[in-house]
Amino acid sequence: MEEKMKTEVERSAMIDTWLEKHRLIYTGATRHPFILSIRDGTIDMTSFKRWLAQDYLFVRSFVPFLSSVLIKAWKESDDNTDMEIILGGMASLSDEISWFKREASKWGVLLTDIIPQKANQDYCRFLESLMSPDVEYTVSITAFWAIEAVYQESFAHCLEDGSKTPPELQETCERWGNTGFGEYCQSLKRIAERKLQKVSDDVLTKAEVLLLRVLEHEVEFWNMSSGGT
Ligand SMILES: Cc1ncc(CO)c(N)n1
Repeated sequence: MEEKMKTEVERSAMIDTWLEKHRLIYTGATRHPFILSIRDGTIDMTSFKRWLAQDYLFVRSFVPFLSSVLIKAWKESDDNTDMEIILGGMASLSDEISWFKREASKWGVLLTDIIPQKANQDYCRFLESLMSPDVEYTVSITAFWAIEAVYQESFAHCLEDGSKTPPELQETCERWGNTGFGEYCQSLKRIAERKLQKVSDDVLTKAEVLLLRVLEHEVEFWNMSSGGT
């Protein structure tokens, strides 16, 4: 009994514990030079258009990943509000795809001719590996939260007082930086935290490892957008 309680105490706020432990990579993903250049208004529009085109492809792969999380929630969750939160996320992806199309045409980016770059391919392949039924719901929802949280934290930073985000990029930043999206990320985090309290140590380690993978992929995605590789 005492052992079990101790474990549960140690496991409360698991995600915050991990974020502190992996602070450097988390900051690398949420305060990347690409984001800082939007925030200080020095962004090169070629980079922005590259990001826009590549992220459109990413979001298309994100849909099947999300549906795999939805299936896992339906099968494995002990709380039926999980499914509704995930379903809400799926519904907004439909809107997001329309937004990408409008934004691309505004910038003269042809979405039909985009070739996925290596970082994008690697990230999409990673998402596909998470779709396997062998990946536990807890692990999937933790990764899902991390994917959304990086964008939320990054773009919200571009909207803070004192930022010099160009007016034409304001809408992009608001897409992920708005408070509604922030609350949605908080809901995903609460689901993940609740599930993480109940899993075996093996699954817990797996969730931590995959959280780190997400952060690495996010950094690579920004690097690719910046034009490096
Ligand atoms: C690369 C990437 N990560 C996260 C999100 C958030 O949905 C996105 N659109 N693209």
